[in-house]
Amino acid sequence: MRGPDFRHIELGDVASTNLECMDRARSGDEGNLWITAVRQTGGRARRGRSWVSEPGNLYSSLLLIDPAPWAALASLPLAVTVAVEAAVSSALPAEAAKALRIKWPNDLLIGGRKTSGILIEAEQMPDGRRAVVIGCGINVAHRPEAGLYPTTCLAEQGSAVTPQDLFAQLVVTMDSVLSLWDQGRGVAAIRDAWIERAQGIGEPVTVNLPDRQISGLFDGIDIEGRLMLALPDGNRQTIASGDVFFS
Ligand SMILES: O=C(O)CCCC[C@@H]1SC[C@@H]2NC(=O)N[C@@H]21
Repeated sequence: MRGPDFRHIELGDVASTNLECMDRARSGDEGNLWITAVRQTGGRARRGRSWVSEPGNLYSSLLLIDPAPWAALASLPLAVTVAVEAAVSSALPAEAAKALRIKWPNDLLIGGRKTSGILIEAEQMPDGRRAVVIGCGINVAHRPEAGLYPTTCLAEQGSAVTPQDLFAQLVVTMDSVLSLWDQGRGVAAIRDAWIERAQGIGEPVTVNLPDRQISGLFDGIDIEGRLMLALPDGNRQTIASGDVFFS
């Protein structure tokens, strides 16, 4: 594995690789630790949902301690998504790679079907350190129904990659994209890379917020990764979190 400072622990069954990382942070782990698992029994997804995690797909989490000043962490999800996109892209045949897109905020779609998800969790430790866990699930062999969106997996797209080989690639792309991100100082380049690979910029979009639905044209993202929506009345709304649907 590249990245001299990274350690890797491979587990069999766990509740959640994100939880494993956070537990180790609470016990004083110094970070730069990858944890992968064959199966998760309590895989976590965004917005309190669960992530079905049977053997055959990739379940990985990276624990970082104090990776950047707190305010700079807002742009970390953009960097992580660009890194996961690069790893997945490298594992796909050319046609499928062409159809690979980032869906705001940090899902990957192939032909409009979700193939991976990212869950970043952060916690302040009692000793003042900030633990950040970057969790990434990639559908390699199976495509569990995720409820909200249609799904696909890399095998269905003609890829023979294994979770282990994909993980090795992810370690490399994460290392290089985090270097480019540079604790938030490289966010402009990261945002450009994100936008270049994004689904549906300039297209009509509906966003489900906790209390309402809002529709408009997807007008890109700001420097912190918030979705910008051009509303029919000419105003612009900035959205930090929600579920996006393209019409
Ligand atoms: O799309 C989402 O809502 C995010 C899904 C994130 C799933 C990954 S699998 C590895 C890591 N451990 C977890 O419990 N969740 C993340």
